This record gives sequence, C-alpha cells and structure tokens, in this order.
Amino acid sequence: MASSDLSGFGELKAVLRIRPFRRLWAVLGLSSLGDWLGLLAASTFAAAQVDNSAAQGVAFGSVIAVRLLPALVLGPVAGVFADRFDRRLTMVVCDLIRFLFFASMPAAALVVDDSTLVIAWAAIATFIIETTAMIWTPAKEAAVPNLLPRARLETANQLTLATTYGITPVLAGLVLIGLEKLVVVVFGATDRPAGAEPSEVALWFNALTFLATALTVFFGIKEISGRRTADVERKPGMLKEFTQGWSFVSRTPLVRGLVLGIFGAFAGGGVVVGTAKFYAVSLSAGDSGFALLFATLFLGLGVGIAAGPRIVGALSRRRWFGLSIVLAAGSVLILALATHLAVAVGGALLVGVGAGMAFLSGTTLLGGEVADDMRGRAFAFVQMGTRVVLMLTISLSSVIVGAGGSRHLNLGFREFEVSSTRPLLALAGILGVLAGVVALRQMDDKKGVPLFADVLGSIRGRPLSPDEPLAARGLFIVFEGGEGAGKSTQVRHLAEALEKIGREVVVTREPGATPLGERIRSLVLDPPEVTGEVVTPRAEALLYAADRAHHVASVVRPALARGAVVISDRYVDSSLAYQGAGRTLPVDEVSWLSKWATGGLKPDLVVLLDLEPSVGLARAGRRGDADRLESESLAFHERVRYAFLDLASADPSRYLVLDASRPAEALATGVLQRVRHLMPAEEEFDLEEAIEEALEDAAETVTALTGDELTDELPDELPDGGRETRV
Ligand SMILES: Nc1ncnc2c1ncn2[C@@H]1O[C@H](COP(=O)(O)OP(=O)(O)OP(=O)(O)O)[C@@H](O)[C@H]1O
Ligand SMILES: Cc1cn([C@H]2C[C@H](O)[C@@H](COP(=O)(O)O)O2)c(=O)[nH]c1=O
Repeated sequence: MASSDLSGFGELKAVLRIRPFRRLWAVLGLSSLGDWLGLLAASTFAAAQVDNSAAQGVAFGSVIAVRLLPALVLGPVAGVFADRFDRRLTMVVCDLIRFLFFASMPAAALVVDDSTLVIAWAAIATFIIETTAMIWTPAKEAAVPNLLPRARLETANQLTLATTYGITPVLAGLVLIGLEKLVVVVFGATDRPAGAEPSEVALWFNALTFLATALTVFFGIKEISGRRTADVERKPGMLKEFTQGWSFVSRTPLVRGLVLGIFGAFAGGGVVVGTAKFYAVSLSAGDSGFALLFATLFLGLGVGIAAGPRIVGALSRRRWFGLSIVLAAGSVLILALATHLAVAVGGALLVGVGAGMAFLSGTTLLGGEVADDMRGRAFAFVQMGTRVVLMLTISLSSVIVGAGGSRHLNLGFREFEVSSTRPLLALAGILGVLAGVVALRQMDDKKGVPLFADVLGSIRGRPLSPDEPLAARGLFIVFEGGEGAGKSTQVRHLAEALEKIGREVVVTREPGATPLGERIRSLVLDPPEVTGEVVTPRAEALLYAADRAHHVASVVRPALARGAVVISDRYVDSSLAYQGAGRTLPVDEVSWLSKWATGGLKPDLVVLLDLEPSVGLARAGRRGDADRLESESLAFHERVRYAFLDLASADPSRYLVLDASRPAEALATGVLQRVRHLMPAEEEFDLEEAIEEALEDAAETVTALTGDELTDELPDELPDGGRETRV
C-alpha cells in the first residue's frame, strides 16, 4: 500500500482520473463544506435569536453540545446501516434528511415568533442532522476502498483528509464572510427582511449543498451500490450484526491495535487542547503563544498528512501507524518538559506531524485491510470512540488543570513554578507512547524484522522483508571462495561422507543449478566474444539474483523442507564479494536484492576456502579457457577475496574459514569436524568414523606431499591474519 513512484501531483492526477472517486470527492467536499458551514451557521443562528451575551453563550454552546450527543447515542449502531443496506441509498437518504432539516431552521424563524422555540427547534434539527451524519460518514468511508485500486487508497485518503480538515473549514469561513457582505449589499446593514440574516442565508445555502450531494450520489455514483451485500434477507438480524461488529473489533488484532492507537492519539490530543490555555500561561506566552502553538499543531497535522507517505517511503503501513502514535505521544512529552516557547513550538509541530501520519495511515489501514462487510461498523466504531474520547479528555483535563493551578517547587539550589499542565501532559505522553507500542505489537506484519533497520531501509526505498518460513529443516551448507579455491572438490567430499551415513544430500550450485539457471549462467559467464556484448554490472547483479531466486524456490527450499542436507557451491556471499566489492556496486543494495530473492534464507554454515587469487586462478586456468569473471584483473579478485574474509569475520559463528592452499583431504577433514557439530547426536557419532577414515587418507596424502605429520589438533589462528581454522 506504499505510494507508487509517481510524483505527488502525478499521484493526485491518477486518483482523480478515476471517475466515481472524482465524483465522490466532489460530494465529500460539498458535504464537508455544508458540515462546517452548518456548525458555524447553526450556532451563530441560535445565538442571534437572543440578545444578552450570557443567553447567547448558552444558545451557542448548546447547539455545539447537541452536535456531539448523537455520537454517544447512535455511534454504536451507525455502522450497521453502512454494512447492512445499500450504501448509495443510505447516503442519499441521509443527505435528503440533512437538506430538509437545515432548511427547516431558517424556515422555523420565518413562521414562529418565539425565539426560545426557534432555538429549541435548531437544537432538535441539529441533533437529527448530526445523527444522519453519523450514518452517512461510515457509509462513505466504507465505500471509498471499493471505488479505487488498493495502491491508490492512501493518496485518495490524503486528498479527502486535506479536503475535510484543510480546505473546507477555511472555505466555510470565507463563504460565511462572503454571505454576510452579500446580505449587506443586497438588503442593507439594518432592517433586513425576515429570513435574510447572514446566518439564515448560510443555512439556506447549506441546505442546498446537501440537496446537490444527494442528487450527485444518486445519479452520478451508481458504482457505490455495486455490492453483493444488498441482499438483506440472507443477513442476520440488526442486533446480531451490531454484536458481530463489536466482537470483530475486540477479536481482530489489526483493528484492536488501530482502535487502541487512534483512541490513544485522540486522548493525547484532547489533553493538549484541554490544557493549552494554561500551558501557554506556564510559558509566559499569553494568548498569542496559545494561538501560535495551535497553528503549529495544525501545520504539523497538514505536513504529516501531505508529506508522510513520501517521508516513510515503503515502510509497512502497520508499522508506520504504530510509530506515528509513538512520535505524536513522545512529542507531548517534549511539551511537558519545554521551558521555552521555541521548544514548545517544535514539540507541537511534531505532535501534529505524528498525529497527521497516524490519521492517514489508520484510515488507509481501516479502508484497505478490513473486509467490506465489516468496514462500515469498524469506521463507525472509530468515529464514535474518537468523539467520546476527545470530549472526555478535553473536559477532564481542563477541569484538572483549572483546579490544580500551579505549585511552587524549591529544590534548594533553584526554585520553580510548576504548572499542573506539565504532569498531566507527561502522563498523557507516557500513556500515548504505551498505546503506540502496544498497537505496534498487536498489528506488526513484519515480526522478527528489526524495526529501525526496516525504517531506515524503507526510507531509502528498500524495506526489509520477513524471512519466509520453512516447514521442516534440513541443513544448508554453502562453500564460498575465489576462483579455483577448491569448492567443487570439497562439496564432493562432504556429500560423499554424509551419504555414507545415510543422509539425503542435495548437491547444487550457483549459478546454473536448474535449466533456467543454466541459461542465466551462460548469459553472465560466456565471454563477450560469444554473447556479442558486455553485461553491465547492475544487469549482472540482477541475473545472479534471478538465478538465486529460482534456485532457492525450486531446489533449496523443497530439499530443506524434506529434511535433506543441501550443499551449495556458492550463494549470497558470492554476489556481495563479486558484484559488491569486485564491481563496486553498493553492497547494501546487492545484499537487499539477495535477501529479497531468497526470502531471507540463510545458510547454517558457510565454508570459506581462502586462497591467494593468483594461486586459485592458476588452478582454474588448468581447466581451459577462462570465463568472463575469471578474466577480470588480479585487483578485482583481490577485492573479492578480502570481501569474503570481511563477511566471515562479521559473523564468525556461521563461518568456517580454511586455508585452501592446504591439501584437499585435510580440508575435507576440517569441514567434517565442523559439520559434525551441526548434526543430531546419533549422526554425529556416525560421522566420527567418516572423519577417522578421512583423517587417515589426509595424513597419508600430506605425508606423501610434504613429509610432515598431520594431526587433528590444529591451531585456531593462522599466522597471516585472524582467520578461524580447524585444519
Ligand atoms: N586443496 C587443493 N590443493 C591443490 N589443488 C586443489 C585443491 N583443491 C582442488 N584443487 C584443484 O584445483 C582445481 C580447481 O578445483 P575446484 O574445481 O574444486 O575449485 P573451485 O573452487 O570449484 O573452482 P571454480 O571457482 O573455478 O569453480 C582442480 O583442478 C582441483 O583438482
Ligand atoms: C553465485 C555468483 C557467482 N559469481 C561468479 C563467481 C564465478 O566467477 C562465477 C561462477 O563460476 P563457478 O565456476 O561456478 O564458481 O560466477 C558472481 O559473480 N556472483 C554470484 O552471485
């Protein structure tokens, strides 16, 4: 679900090219404009019905409170509508209801004289409007993923979030100001006709936006209806669907993690909002400091939503979500500790960035990973929960800090004035970080992949992938080394010894173990005179990786799954040494490529046969014409040799480094001694005999060649460097 390689603008264009989504986006814009206008107009309309300022405050506040109430009453069941009934018709009916009830408010003012009644009606109408919005939103949210390819969902969400929380609130404010001016121009500043007050005109206008959206959805976005779930008869009863929705949320780790994280973030946000005024005072920043912190928080929110996907690149969206919560909550801790406005502004920015990223990734995950028939309920649950959590935390925290005031702290060497906002913010930050960590653990889709290496790799476009599981485990042994080091000879010896004790052994190599691999081998190793062109370094790396991917999937993994011992002449290290060090391609890129090709399969043991390149090339030369890589310069082969040695010293427990200038039989004995420790106890015993025999052969060969006696107790270090050896 990560963004594609299109530019941000290109991605937006690609999403808007999808006709049903484009129309839904226009509907959303209009409906959201209506929502914001409704919020502003209905509350100012109610306030305008009375004269004294206290009553105006009550009227204004009660309309806002009435808007929040339906979340508590209807939130739990709203999702059932979205999942049970045709979503298009649900949206159309909701919009028509909103049209009628918005229009009813100024209409009531026209026909009823009593201002108390008009306010009461405004409150009832607002309640009904908000109730229908609770049903409309999950239906819309659940419909979006069905209109788009999955890969476009994130950009679509960026667009809808920016529209709902960035563009339309500003537009609503501008429309309201514009309408006020228009009313003055058309009807004059005083003695306006009934129903022509700016807030009334705004409500008429607002009603029309909902009529327009109802018509557009009904006639223009028929695709929303195209679900099989319209067959209500075969569905369980509404109550059952309702309980199914709750148990789905509590039983599904992804949704549980999402809900926990989102609620945690909103709780943190609620505490920040609830304490903001007192917090600004504790920084001696006053009202302008308060405004600055708020503006920065929203700026961060915008940055998180707009730039988040570009920043994290290919990072798993589940991991991104958990980390965003940790970032937002951790930054609340910065706010708790900040003693200077500049630090607090930085903290507020990061809180916003984290929250914006969490909002975007959470919405995308809910849309993309929750099955269609449950999606409405999942969205409704989150919609209800966030409102409740936000309301509770804002009010609770403002009450607590209001009552707590500030305390004088004397540390002996210094005295402080500590505002109660600080411990409260610190508590919210700590709880938020915990919520993020728990969410991350619940939802992690890359268990076992180190988090920070994955984040860094993803930012650079190369996320780490979890290792593919193996059903049963055989033993995977790899021989590595330069040209003519004696790998094929040692592979043969080891295979014979293991077969003698009754093990199934699969001898294989890279490149060229399969028919496809044979063709790749000739593509990479045939000299240019034969192929007619020079293979470029990156193409060479990809060809070896392709051979490896096919080899691992079709030969190595199946054999290991059977419990066989697989002995391979070369594997991943050859690519790191030859393409990385030899061709000087970036080693981490070559490594990532191999990891991807092999699904993370690592050998149990790598036997590195270390030899002076000049000696190895001379041995290989005796076989006949040199292939393309053997023909490389001595400096190239020197680089390859030292890359192999570096790899071995970075992970000594997995490597056996042998001095390959020693006789083949002696090397074979050393290999057997090491392999013995990897075998089950009974086979370890059988191998002892094979080693005895091999030792006798080796001793005869060495004595014949050099006149020296061979023992099996050889030093761990060779005089020319820190290399591990058992021979
Ligand atoms: N320990 C050794 N001492 C001397 N010669 C050896 C030794 N091991 C193998 N040889 C000889 O060196 C040559 C190359 O050996 P081998 O084919 O096993 O090496 P390799 O590492 O597989 O080579 P390549 O990388 O070219 O495939 C052969 O002629 C082989 O008999
Ligand atoms: C797997 C692998 C191999 N090579 C090179 C190393 C050798 O020059 C040849 C293979 O020849 P061999 O006789 O079979 O040893 O290919 C490489 O460059 N990168 C790799 O990943």
